[in-house]
Amino acid sequence: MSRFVPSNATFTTSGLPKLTTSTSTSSLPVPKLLPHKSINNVATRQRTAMANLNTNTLKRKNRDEDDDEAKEAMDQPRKLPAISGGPGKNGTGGPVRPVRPMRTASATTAATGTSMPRNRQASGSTAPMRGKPPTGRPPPRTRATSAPAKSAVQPRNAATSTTAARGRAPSARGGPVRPGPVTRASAAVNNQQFNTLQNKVSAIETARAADAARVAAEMEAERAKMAELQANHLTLSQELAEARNQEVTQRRELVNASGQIEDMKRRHAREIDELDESLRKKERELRETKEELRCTQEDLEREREAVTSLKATVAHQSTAHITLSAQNSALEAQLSALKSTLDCRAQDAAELRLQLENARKMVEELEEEVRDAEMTRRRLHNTIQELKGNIRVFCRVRPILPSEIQSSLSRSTIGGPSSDDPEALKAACMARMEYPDRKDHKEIVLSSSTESATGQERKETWNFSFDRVFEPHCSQSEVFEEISQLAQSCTDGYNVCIFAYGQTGSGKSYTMEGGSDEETAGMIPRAVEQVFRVTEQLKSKGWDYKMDGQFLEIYNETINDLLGKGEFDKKKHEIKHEKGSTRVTDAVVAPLKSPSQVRALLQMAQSRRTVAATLMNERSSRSHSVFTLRISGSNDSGETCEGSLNLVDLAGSERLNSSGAANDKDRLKETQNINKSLSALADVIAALGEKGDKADKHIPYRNSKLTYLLQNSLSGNSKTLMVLNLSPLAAHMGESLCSLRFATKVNNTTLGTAKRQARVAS
Ligand SMILES: Nc1ncnc2c1ncn2[C@@H]1O[C@H](COP(=O)(O)OP(=O)(O)OP(=O)(O)O)[C@@H](O)[C@H]1O
Repeated sequence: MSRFVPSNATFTTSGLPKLTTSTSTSSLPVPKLLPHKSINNVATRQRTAMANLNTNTLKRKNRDEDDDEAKEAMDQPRKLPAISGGPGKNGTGGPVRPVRPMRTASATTAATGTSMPRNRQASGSTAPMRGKPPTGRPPPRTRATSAPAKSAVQPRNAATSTTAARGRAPSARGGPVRPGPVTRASAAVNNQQFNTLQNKVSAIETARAADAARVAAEMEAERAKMAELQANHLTLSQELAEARNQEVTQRRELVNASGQIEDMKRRHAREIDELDESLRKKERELRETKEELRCTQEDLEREREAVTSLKATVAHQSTAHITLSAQNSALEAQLSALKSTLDCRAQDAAELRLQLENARKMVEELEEEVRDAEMTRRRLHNTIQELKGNIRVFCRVRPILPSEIQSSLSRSTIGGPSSDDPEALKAACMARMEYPDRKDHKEIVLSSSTESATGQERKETWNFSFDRVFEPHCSQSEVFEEISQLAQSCTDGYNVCIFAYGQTGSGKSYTMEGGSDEETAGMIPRAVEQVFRVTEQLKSKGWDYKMDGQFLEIYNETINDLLGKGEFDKKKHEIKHEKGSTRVTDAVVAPLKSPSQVRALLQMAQSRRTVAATLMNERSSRSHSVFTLRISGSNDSGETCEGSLNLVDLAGSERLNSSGAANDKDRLKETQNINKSLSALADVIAALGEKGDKADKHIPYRNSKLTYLLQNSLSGNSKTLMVLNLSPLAAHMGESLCSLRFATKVNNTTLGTAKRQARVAS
């Protein structure tokens, strides 16, 4: 085989790429990339070709061997070099040199000058020359039956003879051989044999030449096949290399593609994560959207219900609309009728306007008459007051208090009224007071029954008559109704003095100041409101008024300013009478703008009195309070008037022995001062009653701070009202009788004619 394989047949093991492991690579360029299958096919074809080549070679070798064996006896040593020197060194199967005719053994021997080797040696020497494959297989033995083999033995012997004939060959046993006669005969025989052999050799050579020519032709064919196979092999190798290169390229591309696939996988993983996140987000949004959808559906359902209800309403409204349309038509008909009526009425209105104009003129005339009538009313009012007397006395009996019923119950004795009958209990507590004048309410009758020493019941009755008697049930407004005319007099320019007289707890403060609400408001707030109301009304008649307020307290003959800020009983206030008006030094005179402001002032005064009361017990009961409202007005015609309203809450009038103050120095002083001032008041009233028309009659105003302060309001020029407050309790019967007797004395006093303090502009 080595004879047909070119020297570069090592292509299978050289220049293979590293990636190829199963086969060796070729350094030849790979024209195109073949798939593995193609590469395998190429390799398979290559292997098949090589196997065929080996098979042919082996066949041919066997045949050659046969031929060689056949010819071995003749020229075995010469044939082998011719065969072994086949292809050129470049392996491309160069031209086969023609087989040269083999030299004879004798010639060879002669040329070399050596003795002919033995057959075994010759065989041994030719074995490697035949190019046996290195399989270790023993070389083919010479067949004993073949003719050439027999011939081959003969030349060896002949050669031995030749050598001997030349006389140069040493003896086989090593000794020199001398020619003899026998030897010459045998030499002739040998020559003959030699010739015969030479002929045979010639024939053999001729046959051999023919065989060589045939073999050369076969060799040529084989070489052509070999070349073709080599060309195929080369092509296949190139294809294989190309395929491998393609494979390498593909593998690189595959590696790159794998990297790209890995990158894509990572990217896809990231994208999948993002998509998962996005999906979760979308799912969350979907849930929210579903929730919204559910809410929206609920809303929609509600809206549908609303729409249904609205549709029903609309249907109802449509019906109503139809009804209203019908009514509207009817009304339009009525309207047209009314329009015609309106036209008639317009004519009437024009006539009425004319009449109204006439009426307005009449009203103006009547208003003028009213103003004249007002002046007349004032004159008549004053006349009435004069006829009634300028000092008037009202008597007011307060109702029994629940607390007094309770205390009477606790004091009730055996045989007295039962607590189960409150009316009987109340009657038992109350003094017997009767009001016989049911028409004019001017009388009050007190009665009591006592047992005489003889056991007979002695009944006493005391009748009293005043300008007006108010029973316990009478309200504040009823009392004020009687007082209002008097209060109004101050707006007409009179000095008015209203004072409440009575024992402690008889209701003086309640009457003058009253409670905090509208119903229980006393005379002071009501009188102020009345004055404000009247002045407001008189504005339309051209009068403009200015009002000031002052609130004083007289305690132990000391004046305290209830509207001031100074400490009680410390500041010295002096009473000054100047030109018919009274002034107290350092006392606050507050301009009054509204009834509410007056109420606030009264509350402030009350709180100052309460603070002072903590220092001295029962101060409000033991002092006189004087609220003074001064009013000055003027009208468009220049007429002016000045008046004052004094509302006095006197201290308790109880007697010293009944007050229980005899043992208390302070209470004793209080009581003495109270009695002194009340006596001075009685004296002043009495003096005024006695005065009559006597101008020089002395009136003891200075005997007390109270009378001195009220001097201008207790003169004959003023209007005075005393409200006698009585306790309804039977226990206070004695004090009530004393107060009634004092009030009767005052009531019987005639102060003379009140004078109006008015000036007409000159
Ligand atoms: N007409 C009345 N209706 C209802 N309650 C009255 C009436 N008069 C007085 N009272 C109540 O009787 C109690 C005593 O009245 P009030 O304080 O006015 O007597 P007072 O004579 O002013 O006593 P003091 O001299 O101690 O000031 C108070 O609780 C008052 O509310």
